[in-house]
Amino acid sequence: MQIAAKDVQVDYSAADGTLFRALGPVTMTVESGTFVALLGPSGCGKSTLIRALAGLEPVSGGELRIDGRGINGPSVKVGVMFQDANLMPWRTVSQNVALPLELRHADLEKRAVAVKRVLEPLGLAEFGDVYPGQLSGGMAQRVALGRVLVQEPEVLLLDEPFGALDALNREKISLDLLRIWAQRRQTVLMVTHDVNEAVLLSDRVFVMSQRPGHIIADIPVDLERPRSPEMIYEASFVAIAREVRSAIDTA
Ligand SMILES: Nc1ncnc2c1ncn2[C@@H]1O[C@H](COP(=O)(O)OP(=O)(O)OP(=O)(O)O)[C@@H](O)[C@H]1O
Repeated sequence: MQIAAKDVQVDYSAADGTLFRALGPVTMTVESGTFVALLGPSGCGKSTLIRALAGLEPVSGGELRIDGRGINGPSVKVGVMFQDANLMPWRTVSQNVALPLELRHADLEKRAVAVKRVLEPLGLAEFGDVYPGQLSGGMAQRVALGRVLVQEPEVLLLDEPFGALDALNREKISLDLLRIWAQRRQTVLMVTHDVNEAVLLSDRVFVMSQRPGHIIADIPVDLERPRSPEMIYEASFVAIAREVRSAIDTA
């Protein structure tokens, strides 16, 4: 499913009634089945764009389309994940992951199969009966990712999903995400502040300007897949990362 934005703007009204432009105009296309990273200065509107694509925020101008259709609200085809895992502490890992299916009234057997299929590749197979309070931050984010993947979305909107994790955990979970993505080839738009993470994971990197953000650079990442962490030392990787950094410097 392709993601497309044309001249998209989002305005908020300030307390004094004046309009405050948080985003745009943004024009971009994320082709079906590709992985795109989105970087930009703090407050430039990255989360606003993610929320609008997720159907959680109306746009004030322009057009957003997913798979050629306008966005009227959240869709099961579009999974969204934020920096905070937001798990329900009174539900086990399996019950947290199963929640979207429960809300759709999927039958119990289907739920169990779907949850198992998601827990395994996330390294959570042994943790189904554990409660969130017993999980590390990295494990909690894995559960949150599982809760998104269990709906088998065709689009993944990831807003700094690993931003609060330490470097080692962050690398591990992002490589697991890459492996999962390689099998299902969802269309991914992922916000990150980490240039190496952006280049390691994605097919293209979009860089946004200061608020109100628009896309100032669209940098292709022509590195072979599967990717491995050692690639960050290769000359071709370093050159792309440098290009991304210099785009950020001009933002
Ligand atoms: N609901 C809201 N009402 C008013 N202003 C908002 C609202 N949400 C965000 N903003 C403002 O809109 C601008 C863009 O915010 P947004 O969170 O999209 O930026 P961001 O690029 O994701 O930032 P960061 O990298 O720090 O997470 C900011 O100035 C923010 O303060």
